[in-house]
Amino acid sequence: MAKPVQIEVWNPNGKYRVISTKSMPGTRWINLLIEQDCRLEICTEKKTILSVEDILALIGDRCDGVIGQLTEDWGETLFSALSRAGGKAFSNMAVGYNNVDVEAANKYGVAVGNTPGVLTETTAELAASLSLAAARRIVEADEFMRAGKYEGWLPHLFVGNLLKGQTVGVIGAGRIGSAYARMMIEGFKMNLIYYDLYQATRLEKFVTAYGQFLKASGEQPVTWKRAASMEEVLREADVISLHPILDKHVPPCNKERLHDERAILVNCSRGPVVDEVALVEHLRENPMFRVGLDVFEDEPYMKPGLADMKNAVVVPHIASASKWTREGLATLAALNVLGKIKGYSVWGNPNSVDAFLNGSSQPPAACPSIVNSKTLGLPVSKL
Ligand SMILES: NC(=O)c1ccc[n+]([C@@H]2O[C@H](COP(=O)([O-])OP(=O)(O)OC[C@H]3O[C@@H](n4cnc5c(N)ncnc54)[C@H](O)[C@@H]3O)[C@@H](O)[C@H]2O)c1
Ligand SMILES: O=C(O)[C@H](O)CO
Repeated sequence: MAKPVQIEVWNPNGKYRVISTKSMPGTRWINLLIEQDCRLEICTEKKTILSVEDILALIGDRCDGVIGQLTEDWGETLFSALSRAGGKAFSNMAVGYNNVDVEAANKYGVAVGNTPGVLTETTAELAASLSLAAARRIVEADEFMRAGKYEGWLPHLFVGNLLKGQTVGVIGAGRIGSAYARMMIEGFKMNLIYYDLYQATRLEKFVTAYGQFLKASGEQPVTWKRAASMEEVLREADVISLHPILDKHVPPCNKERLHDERAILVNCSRGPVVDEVALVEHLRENPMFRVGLDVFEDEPYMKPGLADMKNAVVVPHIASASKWTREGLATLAALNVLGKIKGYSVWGNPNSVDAFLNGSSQPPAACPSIVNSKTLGLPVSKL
């Protein structure tokens, strides 16, 4: 039998039993649930990653919906247990849902929510920060200062890369990839090369218009190019940022694809998009090649050798970690679950979720984003 897990209970007499596998930032999400007659149980176990057994124990015999985390393995076992307990709703507190077996959820008729839009700019800003940190060797220089090694200005000290006029490459030019591209183009006047399965028309139009503006101001215009392959981006760009979803069709940046000696590679998508063993070898052989990593292949671990690489900047999956965004993620995840429990329809445009995030008004009576809504035949909101 599964071991009981520690919980904190809100609104004990609520009609619907909703579980959150973690405490989440802010209180709005809690209030929204309890105002709508939910008994909310928040798991307070100290361990960071809950096992399937822990979550089974949380679900128990009766559960209407669960808010879960990207560190959890949501597959056949959990969806069948949730369905047996009467549950019809699950939401990740994340836009990426590669930890969720959506087919298993479909089989049990469980709606799967995610949280797009609210983290676009926050995540893009971290990718931009990592690009700058890597280009200008900020972490190395910071360590040098703290170690008391600075003896005075020197012509060769921590020389890095100028971004202006260079080419930024984006693989996966969706919400976050496009926001990042705009920051780098507008902020640093970089040219763009991107690869995506779909044409990023709005991004292309933005670069064209900005290029015309620069030209009219007597400056060198920026340009864009849609690449035919990921390899083309890796070959031609000076700074490459990875923003695709993680699925079996995304080829990893591996030994064959990593050949540039001086480029900068940033990964704020998911760890397995990069073959980390090949990356460590490439970093070792090419000291002028630099990376900025927010995510890792075997998270929370790094592959051997990565931590020793001076040409790597590494941070612990914090790309969406701004207060506004994390509170918004919690709100969207809670509203996905609440909306399904209450029988609401699904919001028509998951790219535009502001209406759910305004703390001073009631959110629309809809689920902000359900990824399997079509398969489950859920109605689309007319709001
Ligand atoms: N590090 C973090 O904290 C963090 C934060 C937010 C999102 N993410 C990750 O970023 C991903 C992207 O988020 P988003 O909101 O921009 O999603 P999105 O759906 O708007 O963008 C993803 C893009 O990837 C493209 N794509 C899909 N398969 C591809 C392939 N094989 N090759 C090239 N492009 C492909 C899609 O066409 C789409 O344009 C999420 O799925 C998540 O895994 C990470
Ligand atoms: O996919 C996501 O949303 C991130 O990885 C967590 O913010």
